Amino acid sequence: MSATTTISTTGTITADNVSTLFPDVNPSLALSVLPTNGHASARGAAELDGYDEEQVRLMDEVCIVLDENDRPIGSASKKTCHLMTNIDKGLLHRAFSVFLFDSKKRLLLQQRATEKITFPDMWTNTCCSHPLGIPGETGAELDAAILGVKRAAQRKLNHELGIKPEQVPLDKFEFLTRIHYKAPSDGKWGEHEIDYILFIQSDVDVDVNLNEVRDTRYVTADELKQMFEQPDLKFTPWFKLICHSMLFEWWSHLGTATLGKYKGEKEIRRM
Ligand SMILES: C=C(C)CCOP(=O)(O)OP(=O)(O)O
Ligand SMILES: [Mg+2]
Repeated sequence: MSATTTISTTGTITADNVSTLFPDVNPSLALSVLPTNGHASARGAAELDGYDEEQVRLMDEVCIVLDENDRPIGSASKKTCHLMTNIDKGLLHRAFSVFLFDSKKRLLLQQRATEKITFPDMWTNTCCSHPLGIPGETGAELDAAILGVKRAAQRKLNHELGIKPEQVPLDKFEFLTRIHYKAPSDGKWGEHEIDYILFIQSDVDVDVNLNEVRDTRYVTADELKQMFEQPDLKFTPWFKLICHSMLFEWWSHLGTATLGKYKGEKEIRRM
């Protein structure tokens, strides 16, 4: 099942109680890619038995734990942040979603690799991931946070799709808005994120990392709408949310000054 669920913003998780509620959360932003808080690595953890070795290794990445207003209140491993047992108790982290268009205004889609632990084999936007607890990616105020996710986006476009950073310079990314959503993947794993939406228009050379990405495809808006009609294709819940709300409107303004009215939204959209 991959439907999204309604967000409740109860305001109960704060910097003061986060590590009491979640022993695996470090109440400071550890500037490290090593496992947080002295806890064991994801490697060898029973929950990750049977998954792809490289994807298990990446579960040790350090995500930024947030309160519901997108203020960083700690850090925790990617594994901790994506376990539904923690998500069901309100654990929330920061993420980004890149929509990369070529000069013909076609959107680059990816189909996630079968090896992915969450949402395998689903079609989605160009690239998604998380800014990490590493220097340059952990901004607290909105402007610094936006710069942090742009750096993370450049890093992951290279990791997942082999796109060279020079082809996606930081100043070409446009920040549109943030969406707060929650979605189970398969019962054990899921997402609960504040997701920064980034647009970029650039002609790039793609050289996919097959451990991350199974397939790619450039589509026009009409072609994407046709893909949604195909019953055999599955799409990630966040991509469906964005497509069914703002994507086609934003896309219609791509490359024109009128996109400006959608950029830099301060309010977090709860979806
Ligand atoms: C869902 C969003 C927006 C972020 C998670 O993306 P991924 O599941 O692709 O994260 P990585 O494995 O690439 O870090
Ligand atoms: Mg990804």
